[in-house]
Amino acid sequence: MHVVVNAATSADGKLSSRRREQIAISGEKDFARVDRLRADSDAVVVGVGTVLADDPSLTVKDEQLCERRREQGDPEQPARIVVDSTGRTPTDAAIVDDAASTYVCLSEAAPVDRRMDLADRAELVTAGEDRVDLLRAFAALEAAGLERIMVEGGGELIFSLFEAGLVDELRVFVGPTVIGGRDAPTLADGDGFVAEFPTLTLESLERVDDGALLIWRADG
Ligand SMILES: NC(=O)C1=CN([C@@H]2O[C@H](COP(=O)(O)OP(=O)(O)OC[C@H]3O[C@@H](n4cnc5c(N)ncnc54)[C@H](O)[C@@H]3O)[C@@H](O)[C@H]2O)C=CC1
Ligand SMILES: Nc1nc(O)c(N)c(N[C@@H]2O[C@H](COP(=O)(O)O)[C@@H](O)[C@H]2O)n1
Repeated sequence: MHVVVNAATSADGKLSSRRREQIAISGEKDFARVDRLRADSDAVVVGVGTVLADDPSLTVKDEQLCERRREQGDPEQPARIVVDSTGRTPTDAAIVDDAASTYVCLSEAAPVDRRMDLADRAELVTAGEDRVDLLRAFAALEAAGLERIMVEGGGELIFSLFEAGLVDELRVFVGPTVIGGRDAPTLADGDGFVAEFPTLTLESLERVDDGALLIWRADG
C-alpha cells in the first residue's frame, strides 16, 4: 500500500478557519492537480470531521480522467473511505451516495443502529475499541485490493496517520492567504508530538497558481 496525504493550507498552516467551513485555498491549477491525484488512486480517505464540515463527494470531476480509469479497467471513480469511530456519517452525506463505492471504518463503539443505517450504503470495516485502529483498518482495506491511497484530511486524521507510521508522501499546497485562529484546524492536529518527530525529505517544490506545492517523502 502507498499512502499519499494531500492538503491545502494557508500560508500560516491552517486547513480552514475556526468556523471549520470549507475554504477554497487551492487555485484552479491546484484543484486540477488534486483531481488527477484522485484519478490515480484506488481510494480517497477523509475523517468524519471533514464529512461533517464539508460534505465532500471526493469524486473525480474531469470526465476524461474518468474515461481513462475505465479504459485501464478501474472503476470509473476511486472508492471513498471515511474514518468514523462511532458512525456519525449522515446517511444523506454525499460520500455515501451512488457516485462511487464507500467504506466506513468504525470502531467497536459504533452503535448497532448506526451500523445498520450505514451498512445499506457502504462497506463497513471495524477496527479498534473506542477509536478506529488505523493500522488494522488500513490492513483490511489493502486486503480488499485498495493499494493506492490518497488522504485529503482533516488535521486530526493526518496526525494519527503520521503517529501510526502510515504516511509515505505528504503533498501540501500552501496558498497565498492567512487564516489564523488558535482553534482553526492545522495540517496535523491531534495531541501533537513532543519527541520522535516524524521527519520528511523534500522531493520537489513548485510554484502553482499563486502559491507553492511541496512534495515530501516520509522518512523511515
Ligand atoms: N484544506 C484542506 O485541504 C482540507 C481541509 N479540511 C478541513 O479540516 C477540518 C476537519 O478536520 P478535523 O476536524 O481535524 O477532522 P478529521 O476529518 O480529521 O476527522 C477527525 C475525526 O475522525 C474520527 N477518527 C476516528 N478514528 C480516528 C483516528 N484514529 N485518528 C483521528 N481521527 C479519528 C474522529 O471522530 C475524529 O474526530 C474542516 O474544517 C475541513 O474543512 C479537511 C480536508 C482537507
Ligand atoms: N486540495 C484542496 N484544496 C482546497 O483549497 C480545499 N479546500 C480542499 N478541500 C478538500 O476537498 C474536499 C471537497 O471535495 P469535493 O469537491 O466535494 O469532491 C474537502 O472535503 C476537503 O477534503 N482540498
